[in-house]
Amino acid sequence: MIKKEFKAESKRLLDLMINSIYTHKEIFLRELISNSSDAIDKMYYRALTDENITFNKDDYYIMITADRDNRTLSVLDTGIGMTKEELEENLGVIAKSGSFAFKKENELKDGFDIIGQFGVGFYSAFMVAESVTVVTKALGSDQAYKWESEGAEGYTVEPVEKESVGTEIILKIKENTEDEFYDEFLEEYRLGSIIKKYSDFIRYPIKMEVTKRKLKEGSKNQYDEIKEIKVINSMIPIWRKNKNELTKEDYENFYTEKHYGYDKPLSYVHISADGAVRYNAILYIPEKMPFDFYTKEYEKGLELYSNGVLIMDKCGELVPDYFSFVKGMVDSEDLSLNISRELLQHDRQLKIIAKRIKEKIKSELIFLQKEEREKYEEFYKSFGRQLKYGVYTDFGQHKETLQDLLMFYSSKEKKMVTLDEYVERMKEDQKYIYYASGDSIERIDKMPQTEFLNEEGYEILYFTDDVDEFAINILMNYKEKEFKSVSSGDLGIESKDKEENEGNENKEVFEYMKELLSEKIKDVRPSKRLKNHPVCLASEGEISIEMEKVLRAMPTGQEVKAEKILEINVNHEVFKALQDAFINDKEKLKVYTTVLYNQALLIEGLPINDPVEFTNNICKLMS
Ligand SMILES: Nc1ncnc2c1ncn2[C@@H]1O[C@H](COP(=O)(O)OP(=O)(O)OP(=O)(O)O)[C@@H](O)[C@H]1O
Repeated sequence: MIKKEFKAESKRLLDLMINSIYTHKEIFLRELISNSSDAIDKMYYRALTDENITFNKDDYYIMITADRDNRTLSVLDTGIGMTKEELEENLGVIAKSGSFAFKKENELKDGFDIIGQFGVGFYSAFMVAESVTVVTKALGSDQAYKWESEGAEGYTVEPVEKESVGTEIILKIKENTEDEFYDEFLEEYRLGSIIKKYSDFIRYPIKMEVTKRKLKEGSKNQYDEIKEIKVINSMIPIWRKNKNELTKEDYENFYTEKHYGYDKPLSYVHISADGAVRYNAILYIPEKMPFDFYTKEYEKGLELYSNGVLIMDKCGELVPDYFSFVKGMVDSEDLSLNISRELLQHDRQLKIIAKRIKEKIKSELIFLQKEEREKYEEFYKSFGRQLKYGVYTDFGQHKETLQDLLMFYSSKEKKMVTLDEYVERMKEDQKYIYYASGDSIERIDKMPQTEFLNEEGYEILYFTDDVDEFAINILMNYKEKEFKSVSSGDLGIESKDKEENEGNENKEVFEYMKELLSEKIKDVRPSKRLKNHPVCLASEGEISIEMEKVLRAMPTGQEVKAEKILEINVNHEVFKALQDAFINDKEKLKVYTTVLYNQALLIEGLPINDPVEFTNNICKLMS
């Protein structure tokens, strides 16, 4: 027997193949099973085109057998097999794909899932095997052949006995090393899970002998171990089934089986696209937030399949960051895969699919918001924040997509409302969308700044998330209505003459108070918005008081300050005391001013500069 040598470059190529293409050793099994599936597909095609051949589906399967004692793992199929020439061409020439050629020759398109295209997958067996033996008998041939190789050194081919048509690949699994545990590829449980993971939707049964425990007859706690042949894969992927045949339970079961989450999905979308790019997708909107959702560890992405074979666990490119909560899968036969089948080139098809998925998720969310509000609110509790971050990031690029999905608590409705609903019921003369920021609904309810607007019947949106004001700042307006904080200097509502006159009359008092607080505030003014409270803070300019608080709380502790205005309720008893002190006792006015200023800070939830002085002042006033 003559040992034939690989050409020098081939040797290097093979070495490269074995050691650098794939990041996970376990995918060798995916590659071998895919080859077997291709071989059966070819048989099926022959049967379609040659009336002398019958294709009885039950006769076609893939069998995986592990022999721990001899350290062998065998992948057997009842596919089309290989002639001696094909063996030499396909397995002796790296990057020669018989499957690709077959597909081209026969101009196979729809209905055939031939997976092989690069002519390299087979060699991945050498990642886990010290030698590989292929025994094969081609359809229509009397003679079977055995191909054997230990890797880069070369291979041998010789005739052997084999009864039936098909191929068996036998791997002699490597011994364990310090770093690598190869025994796992001989373990029934591990093999089963690799098959499930990558090859669950191969169209032909993948059989394996499994051990089952069964209660011994007459015993309550003693078991017999029984071996039986089991089909490991589910074969028909749910996403290829007709939507009308599937029930809600089917989709929910798939969600659980695939470990997309421990909860039940809130909603799902099934896409079967037959346009420029053909693909199927099942997308889920989860009900609950995964525990690690807002951590660095959380990885977004959908499972990506090519012809039913898993290519990627989490393909991040398929979902935008702001929809990172979406779970599910995409299967397409039109993707340009790269050679390792693990990574994709940033291809056009993927971009088209991603765009479509984005639109589908949005329309599903809008549907929930309109038709199933309770569900949407549930969703929004978990992921609303993510949407608001989405508005804010990338310089507001995605605000058009996201603005209709936003919701805020409403002072009038006492529940979450959309911006559209707010704008729809705005008063005729209302220029702005009013909002109030605070830690909680309860706190905002008590904010003095909201008194006037509430009394005048204006609706206020409550911003209780850190990100709210930042997002709104980027959004700027909704349906041409600008956003306005209840604390902003000018609320855009026609002022009342009486108050303005009173303001002018008392100009001197305010000037004096402003002087006293000159470092801390920009102005002291009579308030148009206070009804029952004596005092509050308002702000002017880009930075609001709430933003100042958020920025202050950041680890970098940014010292950004809002331009604050101290507003005094001139109709309040306290103001009389101020007027009185201005005329009779300037020292007292000083104490009053600092106390009122500190009170305004406390109402806003801002720290006061000198708490000791504050309490001393209160005591002074009491005694
Ligand atoms: N079990 C098998 N039965 C019949 N032919 C096979 C079998 N395994 C491999 N072959 C032949 O060997 C060729 C090379 O296989 P290999 O896995 O290296 O590449 P491929 O499957 O064509 O492409 P890819 O690298 O994309 O997997 C196949 O195209 C096929 O013609």
